[in-house]
Amino acid sequence: MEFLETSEGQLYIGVGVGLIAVGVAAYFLFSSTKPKVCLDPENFKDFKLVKKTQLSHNVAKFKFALHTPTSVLGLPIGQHISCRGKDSQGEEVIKPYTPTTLDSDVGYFELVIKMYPQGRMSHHFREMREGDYLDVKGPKGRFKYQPGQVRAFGMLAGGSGITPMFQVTRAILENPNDKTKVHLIYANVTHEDILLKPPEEWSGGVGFVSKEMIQTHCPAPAPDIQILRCGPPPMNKAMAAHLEALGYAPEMQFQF
Ligand SMILES: Cc1cc2nc3c(=O)[nH]c(=O)nc-3n(C[C@H](O)[C@H](O)[C@H](O)COP(=O)(O)OP(=O)(O)OC[C@H]3O[C@@H](n4cnc5c(N)ncnc54)[C@H](O)[C@@H]3O)c2cc1C
Repeated sequence: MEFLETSEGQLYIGVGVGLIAVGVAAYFLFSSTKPKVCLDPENFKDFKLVKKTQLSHNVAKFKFALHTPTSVLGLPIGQHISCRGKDSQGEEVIKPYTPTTLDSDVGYFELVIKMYPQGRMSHHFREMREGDYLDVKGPKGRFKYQPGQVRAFGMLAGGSGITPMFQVTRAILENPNDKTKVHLIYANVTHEDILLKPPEEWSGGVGFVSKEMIQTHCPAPAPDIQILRCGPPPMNKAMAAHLEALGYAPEMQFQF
C-alpha cells in the first residue's frame, strides 16, 4: 500500500495501465484484420452453395460462401479438402477435392467437379442446388509449398487431376517474387473433357503421355526440380514407370 502512495509507485501503475491498454488495442486491431480461417481438420463444417455454373455436359463449377465475407478457407497451397455427401442409395460418401481458389480469394471458395454417371460423390454434386450446404473438412495432404523451393516443376495431370496443378500454378504466377518455372502436360480423353481450358481451339498433341513427351516438355532430372503427378490410377502408374525409366529419383517426384 505504501508503494501505491508514492509518486514513483503511481508512475509505475500509470505505465503498466498504459501498456495493457496498448496491448488490448493491438490485440483487437490484429484479431479484426487477421482473416478468420474456416477449415477445421477434425470436424466437418458446412458451406452454402451460392452459385453452380455448368461448364460442360458433365463438369460444373461450384462456388461456396465462407462463414463471413472476410473469412478465408485456410488451405495451404497444393493441399485438398474432404467433402461429405450421399450417393444414389443414400449412403454416406467422402471424397477429396482441390479448390481452384486460393486464400487470396476472400469470402468464398470454388470447386470444379467432373461428375461421372455412376460416381457416388458425383451423384451428390449433380443433385446439389444453390442454397444447399456441403460438409467439408481439412486441410488434407502431404504436399508442402514454399516459393523458390525448386527451380522448376514438371506437372503430369489427367482429367480432374488438373485441379492441384492449377492451384500451385496460380500461386506461383500471382507472386511476382516467385520465379519457379512450370511445365505442364495435361491429358484428357476428348477435347470436351479438358477442365479449366482457355476458350480457344485445340492445337496440342494426341495419344497417351509417353516417355518422349516427358523428355521434351519437362525439366530433366536434377536435385532442384520436382515432377508432380495427379490423374486416374492407371495414368499415375504409367507415369511413375516412365519417370523411373528416365532417371527421376523418388525425391524428384510427388503424387497428389
Ligand atoms: C487429391 C485429389 C484431389 C481431387 N480433386 C478433384 C477436383 O478438384 N475435381 C474433381 O472433379 N475431382 C477431383 N478428384 C477426384 C475425386 O476425389 C473423385 O475421385 C471423383 O469425383 C470421382 O468420385 P465419385 O465418388 O463420383 O466416383 P466413384 O464412385 O469413385 O467412381 C465412379 C466411376 O468413375 C471412375 N473414376 C473415378 N475417379 C476417376 C478419375 N479421377 N478419373 C477417371 N475415372 C475416374 C471410376 O473408375 C468409376 O468407374 C481429386 C482426387 C484427389 C485424390
